[in-house]
Amino acid sequence: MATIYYDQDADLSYLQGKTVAVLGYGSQGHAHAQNLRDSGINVVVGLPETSRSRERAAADGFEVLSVAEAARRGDVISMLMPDHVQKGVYEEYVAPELKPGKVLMFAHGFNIHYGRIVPPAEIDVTMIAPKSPGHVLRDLYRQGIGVPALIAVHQDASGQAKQLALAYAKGLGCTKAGVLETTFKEETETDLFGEQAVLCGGVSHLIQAGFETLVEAGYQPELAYFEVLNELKLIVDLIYEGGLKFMRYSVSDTAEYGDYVSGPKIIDDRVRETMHQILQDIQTGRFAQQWMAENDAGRPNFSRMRQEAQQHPIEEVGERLRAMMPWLKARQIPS
Ligand SMILES: NC(=O)C1=CN([C@@H]2O[C@H](COP(=O)(O)OP(=O)(O)OC[C@H]3O[C@@H](n4cnc5c(N)ncnc54)[C@H](OP(=O)(O)O)[C@@H]3O)[C@@H](O)[C@H]2O)C=CC1
Ligand SMILES: CC[C@](O)(C(C)=O)C(=O)O
Repeated sequence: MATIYYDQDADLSYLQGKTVAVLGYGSQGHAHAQNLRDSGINVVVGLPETSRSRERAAADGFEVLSVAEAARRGDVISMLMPDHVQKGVYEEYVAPELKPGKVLMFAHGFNIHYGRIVPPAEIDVTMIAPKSPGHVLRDLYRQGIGVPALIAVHQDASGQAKQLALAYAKGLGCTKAGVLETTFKEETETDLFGEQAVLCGGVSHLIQAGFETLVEAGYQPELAYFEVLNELKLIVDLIYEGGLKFMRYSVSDTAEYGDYVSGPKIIDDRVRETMHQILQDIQTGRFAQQWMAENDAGRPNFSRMRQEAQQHPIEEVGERLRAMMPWLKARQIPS
């Protein structure tokens, strides 16, 4: 059985009188900074002088420092910039500020697990990895609801690393939903697998393939959007609230029968074999190597694929249809 911590297992006082330096103010950074502050914790934000996020963090009321100054001020230093820049930021600005008593925190184990960052033994190294996009972490905190997270301790120099990380998780609101104990290795490998095979890669390509199949067969694109994308959210809400069992109870028997007979044809042995292959590439470090090489080369493939994906017809149809649903918050990609 997994060890899972809840509100009663975490004590915010471990963070009292301490400063958390949130380095990066993107998806996770803005949510950590704001949730921790709303939980009564002292937060400063560290960003490069040229960062586009500086204005937003300052407008949100944070003291915005250089990365080095924030790392100097922080008792807890939270590495919330993109994974591919963390090694460089760590070596140039963070490592020189590490002293016994400091805590280096991560929201994902990539750089520690793959040996890209090797912190000195005399500091604590921990992780609270919310199992949620940062914008949802913030939204649900504001609603008094939490998202689950994973906790891992890589180094416990102080003897208090886990308690302090649990306090951080409580400050984020995650102990409301459950904080599961793991290792950097398990978090990194399962997170990469989940986002590639299911949550991002699997789902987005399933949606696009379903949309393309209907449109190529002559059906209206708007109808295809409602069918395979909009309704997916409503179906996933049922799964989230009551499991697959409740979704199958709520849909028609016709849909449930179709689920059982056609689902295995979509997710067939070849797809399962591909999933194993994807997992292997993660476990061996092949994917990590490939992704870092792509960054070192200036992201030629990533940029091309991002542009192609943004031009998929489902995006244009979706934008028009969502504009007619005023209750949807406008989630715009910052320019
Ligand atoms: N996205 C998510 O929801 C999740 C992310 N994680 C993990 O959280 C960490 C942060 O990811 P995420 O929030 O997606 O990151 P983002 O891409 O959203 O973070 C971008 C932020 O980092 C800043 N930044 C860029 N370069 C630097 C730098 N050199 N030094 C300091 N700040 C910099 C950006 O500034 P500017 O505006 O100038 O570009 C921006 O504020 C990663 O380890 C990720 O794996 C874990 C769980 C979920
Ligand atoms: C599913 C993507 C994710 O792993 C996440 C939001 O948890 C990420 O790294 O962004």
